Amino acid sequence: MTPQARLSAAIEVLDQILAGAAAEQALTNWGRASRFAGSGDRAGVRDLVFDALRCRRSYAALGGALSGRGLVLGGLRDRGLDPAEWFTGIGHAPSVLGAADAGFPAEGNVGLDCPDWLADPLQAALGDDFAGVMQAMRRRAPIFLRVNLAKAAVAEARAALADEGILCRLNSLAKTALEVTENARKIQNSQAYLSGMVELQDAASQAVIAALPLRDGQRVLDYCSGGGGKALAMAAQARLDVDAHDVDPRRMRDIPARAARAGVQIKLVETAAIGTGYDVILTDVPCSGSGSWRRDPQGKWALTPARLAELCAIQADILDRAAQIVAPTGTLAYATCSMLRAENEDQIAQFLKRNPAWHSPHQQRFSPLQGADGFFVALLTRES
Ligand SMILES: C[S@@+](CC[C@H](N)C(=O)[O-])C[C@H]1O[C@@H](n2cnc3c(N)ncnc32)[C@H](O)[C@@H]1O
Repeated sequence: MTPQARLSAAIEVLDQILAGAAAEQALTNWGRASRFAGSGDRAGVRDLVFDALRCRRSYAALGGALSGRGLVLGGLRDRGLDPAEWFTGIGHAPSVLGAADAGFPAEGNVGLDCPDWLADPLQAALGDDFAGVMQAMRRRAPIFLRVNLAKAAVAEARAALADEGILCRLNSLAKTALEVTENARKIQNSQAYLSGMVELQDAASQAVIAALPLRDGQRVLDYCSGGGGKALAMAAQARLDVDAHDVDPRRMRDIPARAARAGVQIKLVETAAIGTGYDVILTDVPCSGSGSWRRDPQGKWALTPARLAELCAIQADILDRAAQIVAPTGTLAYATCSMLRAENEDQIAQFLKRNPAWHSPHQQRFSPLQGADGFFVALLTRES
């Protein structure tokens, strides 16, 4: 495909997304219908689509319309390229520009790709970092690996990856974290990955696990385990008895294969079978995902005040339930990939108000300006 034809494909996919399709599904549909597209074309179209979703508001302004065409046009203008050289109408290129394609400057919240209703709460949470963080969220997220210490030391894993052409650098957020600097697309077929030496995991997620007081012999529960990324990281941290639970058990279906690959054991437990007396419970709760908008840019535009309020209520309910099943001397850990105070500090303050016997000895924010996703972790223990 020519670069111009990739732009046309991105326009088509973006139009489907704007009509309500999920980004991954729209890309899959396009891929199935476009057998002529090679892997480089697919990756190129995907990048164009995700770049446009991250910068939806500013690109729509610069391109003159919230449409596939407007977004792709705005993206070219944002990069300082002359769209007339791309929108030529020749071959599979988008049709030539007309009066309707004139754009507007992208300023203020528009230029930061921030929904207006979220600007105040984000400003309150991020202070002087607000503009810098919002600019960072307009760009692609780096790719991080977690070295599985149950299988290899960090230097050994890094060398094995380099032998397969995948170059990485250390990351200060977690001692197990490697940031991939070259050939990220080779990871999932690499021996280092297939043998369980490394897993894909954001560095801030790894830092959250490093903040937990995990010690050999403990019983731990990953209460909102999803696909088990954090349960796997916990299991590699010490000799633990790890249980994984999720309100939707289908989300846990990959855990047995991932655990086998990693050489660790994780027991899946249904809600009715959850025990009590856990030494550590991690509640990696459902949240706005505002710290990971780079990876899931549709989430930024889909979030509403009503959905945020609903998420906060679910988070409070999960905390209250998990608090019932922690051992008296155990630790309840609360984590979100959110940057909003309502889901972080305020949620913990409200828990402590409802449960005066508890206190929070440690709370930590991870900023996207540190390179990885925005994250928050709080530890909760009973007053002794
Ligand atoms: C942020 S995701 C977890 C990600 C996962 N810990 C990881 O590291 O890959 C939140 C998970 O919480 C689950 N969840 C939602 N409501 C829940 C509830 N009331 N109890 C337990 N899990 C819940 C969701 O199904 C979702 O899988």
